[in-house]
Amino acid sequence: MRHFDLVVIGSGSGNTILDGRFDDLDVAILEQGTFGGTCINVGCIPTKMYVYAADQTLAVRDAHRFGVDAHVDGVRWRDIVDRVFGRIDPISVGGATYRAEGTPNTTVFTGHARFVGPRTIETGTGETITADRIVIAAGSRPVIPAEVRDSGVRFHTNDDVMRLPELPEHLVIIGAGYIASEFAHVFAALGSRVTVIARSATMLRAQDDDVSTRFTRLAQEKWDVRLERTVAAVRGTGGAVEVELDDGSVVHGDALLVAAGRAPNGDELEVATGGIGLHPDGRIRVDAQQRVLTDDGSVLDGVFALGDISSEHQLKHVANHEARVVQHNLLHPDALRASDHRFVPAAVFTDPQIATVGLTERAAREQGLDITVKVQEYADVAYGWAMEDREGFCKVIAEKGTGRLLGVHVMGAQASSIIQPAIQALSFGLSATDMATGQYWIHPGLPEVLENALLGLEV
Ligand SMILES: Cc1cc2nc3c(=O)[nH]c(=O)nc-3n(C[C@H](O)[C@H](O)[C@H](O)COP(=O)(O)OP(=O)(O)OC[C@H]3O[C@@H](n4cnc5c(N)ncnc54)[C@H](O)[C@@H]3O)c2cc1C
Ligand SMILES: NC(=O)c1ccc[n+]([C@@H]2O[C@H](COP(=O)([O-])OP(=O)(O)OC[C@H]3O[C@@H](n4cnc5c(N)ncnc54)[C@H](O)[C@@H]3O)[C@@H](O)[C@H]2O)c1
Repeated sequence: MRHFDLVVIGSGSGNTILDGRFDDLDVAILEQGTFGGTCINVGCIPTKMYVYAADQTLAVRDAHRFGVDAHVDGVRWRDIVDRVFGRIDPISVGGATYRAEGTPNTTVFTGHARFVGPRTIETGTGETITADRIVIAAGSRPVIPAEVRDSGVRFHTNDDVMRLPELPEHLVIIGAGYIASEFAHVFAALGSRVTVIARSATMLRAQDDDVSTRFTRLAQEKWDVRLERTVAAVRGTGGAVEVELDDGSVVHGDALLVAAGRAPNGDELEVATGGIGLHPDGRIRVDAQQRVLTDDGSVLDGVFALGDISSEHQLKHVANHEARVVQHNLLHPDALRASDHRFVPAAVFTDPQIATVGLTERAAREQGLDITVKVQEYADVAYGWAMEDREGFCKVIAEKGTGRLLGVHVMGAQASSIIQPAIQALSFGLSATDMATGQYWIHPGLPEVLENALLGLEV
């Protein structure tokens, strides 16, 4: 049985760990799918390339409001697909080739890996290997509700919906979270009719209540949003899909997208056989240093996990951060670092964009904090006038008395950029007042919406 110094399972964030400092180790990297993982192949990167195309069509359709007459002559779906994957597919191929041929100390095993014992892995190629140290970075997969899975009806997930041969006439989406909101925007802006089936009373219900309520209202103006509905049955033949809801209504479409959350891959990796502990939701248990824990909470020496397979935050910037921590801890076993999950931001690249960091107002109140809240509309700052904005806002939550910043939520153009100074302020402990008054804010830049929200707090 071949033995390695280090095994990395998963070629997404795990692959980024292996730089020149590991050249003197005998390393194996195990991958069952497309090299490079979710973000580059079927996640963050291609979705945002579609979102950008979608945003362009909306800008053209909106131009008349600024005295510019323009219209969308057509959407070349095939060309959009080719632009995105013409750029992305070679990156994956390049990454795989580099690992197979450019790093002589690394062996790539292509197959479905699974633990067959402590530090012992069947690589899915017929070869079983052992290792001194293991990094588990095997990510997550789409959850497929039983009604869909058992129906036998053809459905799509983020894995393949971006490569549909044609733009669907009517896309039905099950789920109302991140993926549903981003793809609803993409397909609707490019010309599909979109129906969103949401179990809850709002879309994006984990967001601050103001965000989810206002976003849902806007979504209902653009898409057919069925709130508080569950799927009773799914039927379909050929290209037609019929989704029956719990109230007896039936939605007809020609493509079905499932966006009902993602499950960590620890089960399929049979990690329990490797002595690895799991949370009830299937995530691998890790400590602050990303060291894997057994079911009784003791550290499994030399075994680390990171990213979607172990994290509460299924976000690429979190997986990247954890990968850097694991990299450091592999290189410096006597000076371990901890991951910093204090203020994890996130953005939903839908229409309008949404970004969030820190506590929601509801969470702050549930914690019994004495808070002050300010909502600043884009429409009331100079750049918002230029944009004739009617929907954007920035909401800031701080602690009364101390001015401690607790949470910031932005819905509107460039929300993912507007929020960045707030992430910095939270991370470095800057109070809302210091943040507002201790620096210049470029006038009349859009971030003035954040400045004015901060200034408007009654600290
Ligand atoms: C549609 C979509 C859009 C997203 N957009 C964003 C975004 O805009 N911003 C953001 O921050 N996050 C986004 N995310 C989340 C982000 O993609 C993930 O959090 C991140 O990619 C997780 O990285 P990872 O390294 O943990 O897993 P992955 O990148 O998924 O890598 C895991 C790898 O392990 C392999 N693997 C799994 N099981 C096995 C096995 N048994 N044997 C061998 N190999 C195995 C998989 O094939 C995969 O290549 C998005 C996700 C999706 C689905
Ligand atoms: N921009 C980004 O950062 C980005 C984009 C896409 C995905 N992601 C990450 O990927 C994760 C997965 O995305 P997602 O949208 O699948 O998950 P999500 O958790 O955001 O939303 C899941 C949705 O599916 C619904 N749902 C769950 N089970 C269901 C069922 N059985 N039937 C019907 N509806 C059901 C939920 O109510 C919710 O509306 C996100 O949580 C996020 O962490 C991030």
